[in-house]
Amino acid sequence: MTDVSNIAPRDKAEILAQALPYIRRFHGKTMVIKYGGNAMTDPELQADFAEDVVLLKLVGMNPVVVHGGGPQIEQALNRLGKKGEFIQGMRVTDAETMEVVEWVLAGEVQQDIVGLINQAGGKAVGLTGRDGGLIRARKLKLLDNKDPNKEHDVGQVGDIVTIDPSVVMALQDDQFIPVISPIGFGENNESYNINADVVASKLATVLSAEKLVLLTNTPGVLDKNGQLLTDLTSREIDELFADGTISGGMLPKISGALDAAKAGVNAVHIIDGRVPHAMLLEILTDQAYGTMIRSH
Ligand SMILES: Nc1ncnc2c1ncn2[C@@H]1O[C@H](COP(=O)(O)OP(=O)(O)O)[C@@H](O)[C@H]1O
Ligand SMILES: CC(=O)N[C@@H](CCC(=O)OP(=O)(O)O)C(=O)O
Repeated sequence: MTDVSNIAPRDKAEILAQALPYIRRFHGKTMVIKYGGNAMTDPELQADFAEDVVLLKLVGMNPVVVHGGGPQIEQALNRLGKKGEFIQGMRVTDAETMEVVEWVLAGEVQQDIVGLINQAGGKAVGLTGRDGGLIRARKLKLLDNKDPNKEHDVGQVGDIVTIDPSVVMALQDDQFIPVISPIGFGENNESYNINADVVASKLATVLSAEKLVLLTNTPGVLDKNGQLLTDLTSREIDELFADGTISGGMLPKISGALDAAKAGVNAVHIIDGRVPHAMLLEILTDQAYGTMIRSH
């Protein structure tokens, strides 16, 4: 926990009082939070994140966590002498990689987050897309972003067919905090590896969430000169895609964020998860952080 003993009592009181309108406005509302693999490598930040989630729950909001784990999967693959390959931000997933993905995401990362939230005084429950029939998927047909006649075979990467949120709703109504691994299941019960940003975005839409907050390892979306873009419209996003300013993991993040904004999620933000308590600052203060994605 960060030391705040040197902040004047008056300033502390002011900050706390500022949160009141937000607590009132967001009472009972669902907040989908994507906790990115790159933003969760520091133990102190992890503990701060868990505290923030618990605080949101205790003041009456419904936080739903979707976690990533790209760097953690990469480490596990390296230990097996394998190296990850990505096409348009999607990990090429052969059968062996799928096993590693399931084991790292559902077995390690998810359970670490559940443990931290519980330690901070919350009641977290870990789920994969298999639990309660949450995420049905099929093999993703990934079209080349320059030549639409070309298709990439990315193996067991999933395209979401449906999300049945009933298990998430039952848990959140019952004081639990769902922590979801981005793994889907297909018609023959096969597993699919799904980008966590895509799952978070779709889930936010299906749950009619008030906010979707994507925590990552950059200050937000950056322009060609590395300057933060605080606000992005659909047209501006098209331009950034076209001129190659957006690449790698930022591609599915922005596409998903834009889909969620267009589908009616009130506020969609990409923020810097390396800033302590970034999520609380975003939700409970009037300061703007990172990049806000607009629907038009
Ligand atoms: N225009 C851009 N602005 C910011 N980051 C970008 C941009 N284009 C590509 N990126 C890359 O996207 C990364 C974030 O995506 P990703 O690695 O998938 O993070 P996470 O694990 O948080 O989902 C950044 O670290 C950066 O390397
Ligand atoms: C298909 C695909 O790329 N799946 C991702 C799932 C984890 C993820 O999305 O993690 P981050 O949010 O940390 O990037 C992967 O295998 O890395």
